[in-house]
Amino acid sequence: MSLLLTNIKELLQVREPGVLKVSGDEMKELPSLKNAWLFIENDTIADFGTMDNLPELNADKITDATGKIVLPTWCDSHTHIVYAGNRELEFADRINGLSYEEIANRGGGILNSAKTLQETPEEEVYDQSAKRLEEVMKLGTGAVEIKSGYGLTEEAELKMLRVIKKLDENYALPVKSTFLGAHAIPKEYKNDPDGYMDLVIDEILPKVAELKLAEYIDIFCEKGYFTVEETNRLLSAAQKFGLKPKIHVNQFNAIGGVKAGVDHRALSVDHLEVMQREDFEVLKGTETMPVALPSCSLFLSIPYTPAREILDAGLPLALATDFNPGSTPSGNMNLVVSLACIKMKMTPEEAINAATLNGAYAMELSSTHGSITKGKKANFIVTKEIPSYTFLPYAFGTNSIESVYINGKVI
Ligand SMILES: N=CN[C@@H](CCC(=O)O)C(=O)O
Ligand SMILES: [Zn+2]
Repeated sequence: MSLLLTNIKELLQVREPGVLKVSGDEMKELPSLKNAWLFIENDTIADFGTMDNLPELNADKITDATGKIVLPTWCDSHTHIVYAGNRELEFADRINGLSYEEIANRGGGILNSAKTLQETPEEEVYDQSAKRLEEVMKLGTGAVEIKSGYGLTEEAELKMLRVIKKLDENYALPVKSTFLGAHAIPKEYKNDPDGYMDLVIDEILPKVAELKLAEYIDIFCEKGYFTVEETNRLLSAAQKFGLKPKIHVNQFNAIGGVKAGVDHRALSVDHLEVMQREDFEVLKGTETMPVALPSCSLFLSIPYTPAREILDAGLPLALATDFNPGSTPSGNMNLVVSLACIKMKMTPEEAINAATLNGAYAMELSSTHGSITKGKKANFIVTKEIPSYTFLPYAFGTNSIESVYINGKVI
């Protein structure tokens, strides 16, 4: 099956193979072709060019894209899409003045979601999560990472990871799996955090590895959750099983988690709302991708990741949703891109680079996803007729997407 899109107003993020991420000033450039065509064979980008050089192609289907922009699908490298129930009552509590921390200290927060997940049958967790995954695919997401971390017992963590695996098997987009057993300390271990770390490291982690249920390891390195020492211990143990770190750091406090991640060659360090000078220095010259989650900042009214300082330091940056029931009940990457421009002062070019190619890098997918490149998967968004690509972040809250293609097929 082959498909030819013609008269594309602008084809964005056009790259040669081998560009796996962009950093610093490189992010200001968003290579594109105006008045372009794109040729898809089966699930792969076969070729592209400008209309003045359209070769004779034998396409099964031709789609005219006059007035429309085509860009790679969003690569959302940080989500907690697998969960059960919601936390809208905590939302109301926060409106009435309680902080995220106060709610967590009262047994709400992550522990609230863990209780619900433990009590919900696996099929039901799958159905609820699949619905969310379908929703974000329609919003343009074509690759996603999903974490466990609302189980907090061996049984419930494995249940979450099986659901993630099943989503990967049943949907055309790649779904990367991360083990986040160290997301919060369950109340039974309130006075024995070492005991919980022993359970995670000695019991659950080996099972996760044996069953090949995760590729990555995560921990919430934060005051009141897990220390830098615990982070180092977990990441070292996970390394023995070949699980690379993608970790939650610097959301509320900078306690040294960025260095712990970099020391363990983390694929990404995520959140970074609070950054200290040494965190920038530690990241320079490494392969670790900083990841910002602006819709979490919006929802919790916490600072936004200092994107300008990160980019001006020559570092790369990826954008992701953090879709979860507590701090970000939204998986809309279009909103993330808008917020990055409006609140973090990223240019549209920088934000689109961060939400496509760099997002793919933060899931080790950038050799197959994240750009319009010959040989990559045919995962792309066709917009409605819009004046320019800047209109995408500018018209925040407007759905500018007409169709989404995953592996060459409209979803
Ligand atoms: N910060 C840690 N974990 C999630 C929120 C978890 C929750 O509140 O349920 C996050 O990335 O924001
Ligand atoms: Zn998160």
